[in-house]
Amino acid sequence: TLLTTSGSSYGGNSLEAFISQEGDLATEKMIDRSADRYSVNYTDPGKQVLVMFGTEYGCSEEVAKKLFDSVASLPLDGSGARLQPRLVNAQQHSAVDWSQERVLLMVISTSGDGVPPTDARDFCDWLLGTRDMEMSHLHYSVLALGDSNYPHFCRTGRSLDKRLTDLRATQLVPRSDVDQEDWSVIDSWIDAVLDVLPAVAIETKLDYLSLDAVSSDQAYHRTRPFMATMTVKRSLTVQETSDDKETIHCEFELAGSGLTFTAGDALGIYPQNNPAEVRAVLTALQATGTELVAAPSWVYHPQPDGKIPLEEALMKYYDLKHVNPELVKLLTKHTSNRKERLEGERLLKDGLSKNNIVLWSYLQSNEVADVLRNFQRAHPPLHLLLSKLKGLQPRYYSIASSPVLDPEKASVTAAVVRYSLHGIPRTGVTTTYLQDRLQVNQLCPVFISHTPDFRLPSNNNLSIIMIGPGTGIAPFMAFIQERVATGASGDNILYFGCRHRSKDFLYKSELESWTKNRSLRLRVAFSRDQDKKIYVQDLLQTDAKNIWRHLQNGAHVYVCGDARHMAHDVHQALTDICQGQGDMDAGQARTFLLEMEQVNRYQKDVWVT
Ligand SMILES: Cc1cc2nc3c(=O)[nH]c(=O)nc-3n(C[C@H](O)[C@H](O)[C@H](O)COP(=O)(O)O)c2cc1C
Repeated sequence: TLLTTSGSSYGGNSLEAFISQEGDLATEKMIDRSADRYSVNYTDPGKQVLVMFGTEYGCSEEVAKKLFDSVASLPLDGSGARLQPRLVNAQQHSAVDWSQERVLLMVISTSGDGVPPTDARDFCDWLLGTRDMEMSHLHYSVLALGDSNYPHFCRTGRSLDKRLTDLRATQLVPRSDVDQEDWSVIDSWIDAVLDVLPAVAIETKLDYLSLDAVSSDQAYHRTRPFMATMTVKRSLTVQETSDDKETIHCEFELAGSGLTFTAGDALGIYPQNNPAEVRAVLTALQATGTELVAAPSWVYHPQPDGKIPLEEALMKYYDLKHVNPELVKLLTKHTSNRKERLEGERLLKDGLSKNNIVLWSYLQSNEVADVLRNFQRAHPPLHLLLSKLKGLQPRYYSIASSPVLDPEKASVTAAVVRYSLHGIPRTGVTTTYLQDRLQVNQLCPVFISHTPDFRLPSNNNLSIIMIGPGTGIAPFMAFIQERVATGASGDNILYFGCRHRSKDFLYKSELESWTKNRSLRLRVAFSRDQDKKIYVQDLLQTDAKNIWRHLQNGAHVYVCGDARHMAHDVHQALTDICQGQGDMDAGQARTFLLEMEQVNRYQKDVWVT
């Protein structure tokens, strides 16, 4: 077996051997990982392998790049012809001539409420929907990324896998479902693929596809963000104690970007880390920050020329919050201190997978600087250490302004995250970047993330019921603005929730002025202003009769915010309303709401925090 990481093959026999195994071929041998090495056009004949990814947040792309590097460095016996992987975003699928492809390695996530990533929708529609298709010449395997906290776990990868089997393609290795970026599962799948790939009969041929031509897109998007000016920043909350919420409203200028959006879309923002947290990492590394390092493969355009100072790399490109288990393994291997080594061995005793509860609870209660401090006598080569850090991903915020009012302005609503860990004050990355570090009139890399499943009804006569406590209100600010601007005659009904009327009633004056001129029916649950806690779902129950009447008249229902508790409780309240008011049993209520979802009358923009 060729190991991409050692964790996947660790059986528990020799902990020492496991820890001392060299990991990731590509990173450890310092192969060039600059981003443009992935858009290859082959001038020599070779055995071609299509690595395709579909991503919303960038993780599938990172995995696909790792897979690409592993396939590219796979030694083949005999013939001498190497494997030539090509990396294609599912967005560019129409450039692919499927009759010419022999091996497809697909890495794809599931997004929204169980739908494909936006850029991969076309591809999924094409593959799942095209009739009279046949893929019996194709060998394939699917790696499905997802999160089991969502009801439709890995749905996209699962349905593509099934479809490819139905199309008579041959499965190289079984699909793996990855829960929350569990790299031990990812690496096991890559190992399994690499194990079988050399034996697959792939004929050697010359390239037919010019990827440069396909990727010459100059528009701004996730990997080529637009540098937007932050024009406005204001607080939406009153803080009297440190327990009180701190929520801000920020506006970004999109003029000159060519970016367009629709109410319901999100703004992707690339943050920078907190300099104090970067300094903590540098101190733990005994580094000055001026050391020159290669930019990682996932940097967005424009990419730096050559090497960059370590401090800049840590500030812009590495996630200093979430610890990769591989980092613990590397530090254990390189420490010169017995106590640290024993502690590392204790953590790694049951391997790197999520089943190793001792390791995962350690990872969840420590950030990168903490782990480096715990292993201060470990000094692995810097490039190796950086290869074990995760990439800093952009964060997505529902746009809180309508393009009908101003197409060149995108507003966002952000709840600022501050907490303490091991007695040290910490900050949420993007929200404190916006609040503490990015000043008005400064530039910030942004792009639009389209969410076609969260849209106003095209018929302006229909009523809309919006349920969005906390920052879940953001897209509804855009919805209401737009409905008012376009003179929609249907009712706009908003269920908002916060703790206190006097402290965190977000957009109070805007909401109250709409209410005054009868553009909005506002219902607010102040959870902590009275002894008994009241939430949006309680107000829905109180208004059952009215809600049912609107549902009967074709109203659209929107839910935005916390997926785990709020969206679940709201769904239960709606189910109860159907049963209580519509005289349905539980099964009928379920079917009724499912049918509403299917015809896009019940839409959710929810996330797990
Ligand atoms: C808003 C949101 C919605 C999501 N919906 C689902 C879902 O319905 N099913 C699922 O399995 N995972 C879901 N996920 C988890 C992602 O699939 C997971 O984080 C994955 O690693 C992202 O990969 P990507 O960065 O390549 O898009 C969701 C994540 C977010 C942020």
